[in-house]
Amino acid sequence: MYCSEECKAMEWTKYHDAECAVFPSMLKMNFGKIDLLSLRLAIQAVREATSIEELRKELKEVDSWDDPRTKGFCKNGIFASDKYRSLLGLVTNTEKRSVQDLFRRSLDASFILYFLATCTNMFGSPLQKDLSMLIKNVDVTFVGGLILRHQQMIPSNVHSFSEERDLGVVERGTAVMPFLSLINHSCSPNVSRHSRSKHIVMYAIYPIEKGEQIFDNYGQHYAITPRNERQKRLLKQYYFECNCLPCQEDWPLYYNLKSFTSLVKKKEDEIKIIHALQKMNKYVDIATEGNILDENIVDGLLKMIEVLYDLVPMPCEEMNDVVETLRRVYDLSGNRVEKLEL
Ligand SMILES: C[S@@+](CC[C@H](N)C(=O)[O-])C[C@H]1O[C@@H](n2cnc3c(N)ncnc32)[C@H](O)[C@@H]1O
Repeated sequence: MYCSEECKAMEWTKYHDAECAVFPSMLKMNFGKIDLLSLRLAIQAVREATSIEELRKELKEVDSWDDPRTKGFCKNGIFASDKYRSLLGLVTNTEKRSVQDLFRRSLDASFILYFLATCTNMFGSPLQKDLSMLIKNVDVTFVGGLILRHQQMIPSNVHSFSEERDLGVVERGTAVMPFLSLINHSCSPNVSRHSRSKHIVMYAIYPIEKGEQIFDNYGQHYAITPRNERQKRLLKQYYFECNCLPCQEDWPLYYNLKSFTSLVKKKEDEIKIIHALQKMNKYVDIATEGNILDENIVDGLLKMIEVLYDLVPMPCEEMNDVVETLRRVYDLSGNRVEKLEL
C-alpha cells in the first residue's frame, strides 16, 4: 500500500516493478520481512550501480578495503547513508553464525534468487527455469551472494519505524540506515532514537564528552531486563557478549534502583538536586497525559539530567525517571496518530 500515486510511481521504477513479480511466490512460501528486504536491496543495488559489472567492482573494492573504520565510505571520505556502498561496510557476523543458520539462509536466498531470475527482467529477460543453467550464470550467482549477505546484515543492523497511537506505540516498518548502524550497544545508552515522518532523530540523553563513544540501545535496557536475559538475547541476535558498565556491575532493575537520597553524601548536593527536580511531578503528568504543550519541558528535563549526572553515581532511580520522561516527550513530539472522535 502506498501513501500517494507519486510515491507509488517512484517506488515502481526503483524496485517494485521487479519485486512485485517475486513477492507473491515468496509470500506463499511464508518468507518474512528480512527476506523481502534482502530482495529489495539487491534490486536497488544493481540499479544504483547501473550494471551488475559495476556493482561487482564496487563490492570488490569495499571488501578489499584495509581500514575497518572506513569500510563502505565513499572515495571522497563521506559515509553516505543513502548509498548502497555504505551497506557493504556493515557487519554480517558471518564467521560467528552456526552452520545451521548459514545453511537455512543460503536455502532461502536460493529460492528468492530463483524467482528473481525466472520471473523478472533483472538479468535481461526472464531466464529459463533450469537450475543447471542458472548455476552457471555468474551474474545470477553474484546477485544470489548479495541476497545472502543482506539476510545476514539485516538482523544485526536495521531499525524499525514507529508511530504514537493514542498512548501506545505502533511499529510502522523497517529501514536500513547505515549511519545509525555504526553505533554500538550499551544497556545504559547515552543517546535515544525517535521516529519522525521521514527520518529518525538521535538525541543525546546524557552529557557526552568529546572523544567519548556514543552508545545506542538494541532493545535490552538494564532497568527493564535482567542481565542474564539481556546477554542471552544480544548474543543470539547480535553475536557479542555485552561488557557495558550495567552488565559488569549487574545494575538492579527499575524497582530496586536506589534514590539519590541514599546515594548522595553531601547535604548541599542533596539540596541542589531537590531544587533541580522541583518540576519533575508536573513533567511526569504532562508526559503521561501526552499533552506536551509546555515548551520548556525538554530544557527543564535536560537541566535535571545535568545536575544528577554531576552529583549522583549511576544507577539512580530519579535519573532513570527523568531520562524516561524525556524519551517519552521526544516520542510524543514525533509521528502521532490521535484517536478519531466519533
Ligand atoms: C549495528 S552494528 C554496530 C556497529 C559495528 N560495531 C560496526 O563496526 O559496524 C552491530 C554489531 O556491532 C557489534 N557490537 C555492537 N555493540 C557491541 C558491544 N557493546 N560490544 C561488542 N560488540 C558490539 C556486534 O558485532 C553487533 O552485531
